[in-house]
Amino acid sequence: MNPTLEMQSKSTSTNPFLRLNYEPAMESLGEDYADVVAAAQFPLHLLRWRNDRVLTQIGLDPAQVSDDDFIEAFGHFQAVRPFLALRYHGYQFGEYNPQLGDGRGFLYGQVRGIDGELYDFGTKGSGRTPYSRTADGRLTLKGGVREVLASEALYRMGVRTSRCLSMIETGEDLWRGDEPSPTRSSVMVRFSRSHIRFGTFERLHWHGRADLVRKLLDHTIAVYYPHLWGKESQDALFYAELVQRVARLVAQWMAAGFCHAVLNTDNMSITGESFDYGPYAFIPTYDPAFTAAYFDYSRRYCYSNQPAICYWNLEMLQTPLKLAMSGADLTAGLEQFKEHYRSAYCEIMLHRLGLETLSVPEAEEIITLTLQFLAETQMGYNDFFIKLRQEFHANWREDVKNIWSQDSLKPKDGNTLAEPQIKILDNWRSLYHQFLIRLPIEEMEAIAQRLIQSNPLKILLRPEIQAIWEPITLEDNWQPFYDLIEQIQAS
Ligand SMILES: Nc1ncnc2c1ncn2[C@@H]1O[C@H](COP(=O)(O)OP(=O)(O)OP(=O)(O)O)[C@@H](O)[C@H]1O
Ligand SMILES: [Mg+2]
Repeated sequence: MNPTLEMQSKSTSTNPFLRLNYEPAMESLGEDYADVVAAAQFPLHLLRWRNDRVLTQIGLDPAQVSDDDFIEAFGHFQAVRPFLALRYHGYQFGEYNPQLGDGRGFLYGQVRGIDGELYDFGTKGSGRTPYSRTADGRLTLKGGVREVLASEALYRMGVRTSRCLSMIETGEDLWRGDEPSPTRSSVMVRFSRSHIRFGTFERLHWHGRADLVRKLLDHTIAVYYPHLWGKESQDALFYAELVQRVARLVAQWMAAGFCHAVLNTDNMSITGESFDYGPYAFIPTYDPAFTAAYFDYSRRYCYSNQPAICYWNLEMLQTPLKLAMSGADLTAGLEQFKEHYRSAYCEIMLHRLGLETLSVPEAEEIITLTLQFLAETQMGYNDFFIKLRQEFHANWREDVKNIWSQDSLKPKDGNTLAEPQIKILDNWRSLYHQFLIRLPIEEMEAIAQRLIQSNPLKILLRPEIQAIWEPITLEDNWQPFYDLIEQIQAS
């Protein structure tokens, strides 16, 4: 790949971002997967968010990185490597779309984390590319704010997710159908375990390039599944592990009460990581039909459809992979999805209930009762787990009557519980008590700790986002935004 951009010489810069050891992993694949692009020039650069926690993950000391360093690298886009707009297609709402690709972003560079994994710095809102079609290549400020918040909230909840490294306001007026316009602009840098999407493979199948599928598959396994590299059945093992990772990811969303909203195959990472937070929402109450995107008329991506959609996406991925590997291995890999999902979901939900080491049927019994109660009462989905965290006491083990104080659990309307709801709760209580008495008293502290770990006190519901967005739009006051992130991370 012949970079035409002028690069900053690493040795002359004092900017830590320009001195990182960028690995040309994607570049090394050659010219068939990406286009070299230039970044837009913006009229303004205001650093609105820097993620110091991500800095430490790549071995940088936040104290040694100035705001100007962020702006130089991720606002003015001082280059170290060529910027690559990655090519991809994808199934969007079930329809194949061959007109996709990074239309408002590019791969800035790839760096090794201190954990030994390779991470992407991928931009969003950095200008037009050959894949922008008629759109402006930009990201709204609200879009940037929402993605920062989603990724921090999911990260705190233990979801395998990308994070935002930086978000810079860029001073342009944007026009959008779903925001009062003109609306403010931003550019974001995402820190993720690869931007290779299911749709990256789908595009190669569309062009009939079995050779390029093979090459990308080798790359994916060597870089992102290195423990499988060189094994005789590495392709089969790779797909089986991807299925397992995706099943676990969707179980994490479901347990967290997260509705991604746009599970197109171009938004599915080949590393089984969650990313691209557009019209997402956390469910306010337990409602299987909850749909986050207003334009999702058929409710294709509603909360409870997410496991089936992830399965379908994995199935669609078989088409390009079949150009390089055995169809029987793909079928066998996907067959494990349901079982992986079931056990991951049980494990994570049990943790949210403070428990561990129950058999899957036992776990399902208490989880079913929990969901029944939440469906019947429509109390806040995450509020239930927060209340459990706050109320759990070692004396619950002594007597079933100690479990839940009198009116700690209220239905959505604030009234006291109705007869059928009390009945479900009583069943829940006695089952929970049965589990507790099986455990030694010392285990009660471990339960309390699990409840703290799995049930953060701050949940990112839509009113929370609205509440920080108003001060930003009305008086350019960013303090509530920073406070909210602080609360998310600390709770
Ligand atoms: N404002 C825009 N300008 C140019 N292209 C856009 C714009 N918004 C979306 N696109 C393109 O439309 C397609 C679908 O967009 P989608 O919102 O899923 O991705 P994205 O949010 O831009 O990027 P990512 O998936 O990395 O988060 C992508 O090809 C994307 O690049
Ligand atoms: Mg996307």
